[in-house]
Amino acid sequence: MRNFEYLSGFGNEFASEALPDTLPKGQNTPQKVKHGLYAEQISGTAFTAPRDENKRTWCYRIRPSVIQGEYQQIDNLSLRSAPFDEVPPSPNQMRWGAYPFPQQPTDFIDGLITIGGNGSVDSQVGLAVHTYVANASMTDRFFYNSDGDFLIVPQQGMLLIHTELGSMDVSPGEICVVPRGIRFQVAVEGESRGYVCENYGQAFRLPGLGVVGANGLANPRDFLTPVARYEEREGEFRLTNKYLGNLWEASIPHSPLDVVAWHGNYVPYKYDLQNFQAINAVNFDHPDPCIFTVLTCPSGVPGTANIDFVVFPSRWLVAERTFRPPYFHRNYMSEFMGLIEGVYDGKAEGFVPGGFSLHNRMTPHGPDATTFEKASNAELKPTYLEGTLAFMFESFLPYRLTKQVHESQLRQKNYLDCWQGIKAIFSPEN
Ligand SMILES: O=C(O)Cc1cc(O)ccc1O
Ligand SMILES: [Fe+2]
Repeated sequence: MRNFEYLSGFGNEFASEALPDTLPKGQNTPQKVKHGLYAEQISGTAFTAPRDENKRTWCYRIRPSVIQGEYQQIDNLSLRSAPFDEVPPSPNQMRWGAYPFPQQPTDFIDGLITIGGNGSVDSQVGLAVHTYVANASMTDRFFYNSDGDFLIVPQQGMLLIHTELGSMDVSPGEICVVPRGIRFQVAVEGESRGYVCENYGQAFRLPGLGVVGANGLANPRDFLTPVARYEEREGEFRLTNKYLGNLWEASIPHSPLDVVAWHGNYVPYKYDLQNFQAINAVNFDHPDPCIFTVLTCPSGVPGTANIDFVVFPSRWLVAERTFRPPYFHRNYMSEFMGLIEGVYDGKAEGFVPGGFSLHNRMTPHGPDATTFEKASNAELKPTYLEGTLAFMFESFLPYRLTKQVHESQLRQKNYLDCWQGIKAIFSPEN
């Protein structure tokens, strides 16, 4: 089941065939497609989007997607969407422990718990952040999202993500993106937890590198897109759709993962965060966290992201005469953070793998008292930050929480205490 084949590259025009010579030559819609397949286009942008932005994929499938029952609305369970108006938006610094695994069999979709978000699904701006806790595979159920792309960040347990365009194995330390509209199914191997950033806005892309040059950070060749892989399976299956904030379900008498060949640039992909080439200060001072941007998605305001996906990987710290952990700050951008493994260099304790924190626009935060004390007095020899992987979903819009997560017992009510021991050490004489 593991180690599927992949095509390498970010944003490429790919072509993939599970049966050789299936794709039509020199055209997309021949009168008859080889092997009796049906041609179907999935567009991820307006037809008239500029060429750089334009995304679509041509699928050659056993049945066209229209063969399905009528959608009926189903329970949203713990899934919520923008606008987030269940509780008043809070400027407080907040942090939570990790959600526990469910007692009952729960698949990836039922296991989604929305933490919060911003913007609007209708206007296609902003994002939602979810955590998932799952212990059961989707077998007779398929899902697609009309509202946004899913950026999935596993924290525990490998996910097998079977999409219309092929299958991906995504382990903790890797991430994947399933664009809106692409149908998929998630299989788990036991208790699985992680984070999902649902991007309502424009597609994720690699950040510009400017003076860094042609290479560095996340390199395009390390992004992997699955190859075509189909199943011909009939049965009584469910097709779940997230549509303008609600879940709907239709019966479907066959597996929609029946694409024998496809070509295009509207594709799922995965990326191993180990391949991220961190660039950092090698003389002095702590650079701003944007040096760790893996993927970004623009808001329309120049240089101001709807979402920046940023990782803080294992790395050497070598800066001299420098307070090395994150500085104290109040930011324009709002910061949701999660931890995949280890300890984050800004927080000595309390920020746990699977947990998350939120610091909204202009809310002060930074190193806790223990970290400040330690790092202010540390010997500044080269130090390797080992076994750590934190990340941030940074957004130009502040995050609004869901009621469930705002009121959760997992919220650390004493989070602010981590800074209260910071003493005034001012002395006009020194
Ligand atoms: O820990 C944080 O708050 C994230 C963060 C990290 C950093 O290195 C600098 C600024 C910043 O917001
Ligand atoms: Fe911050």
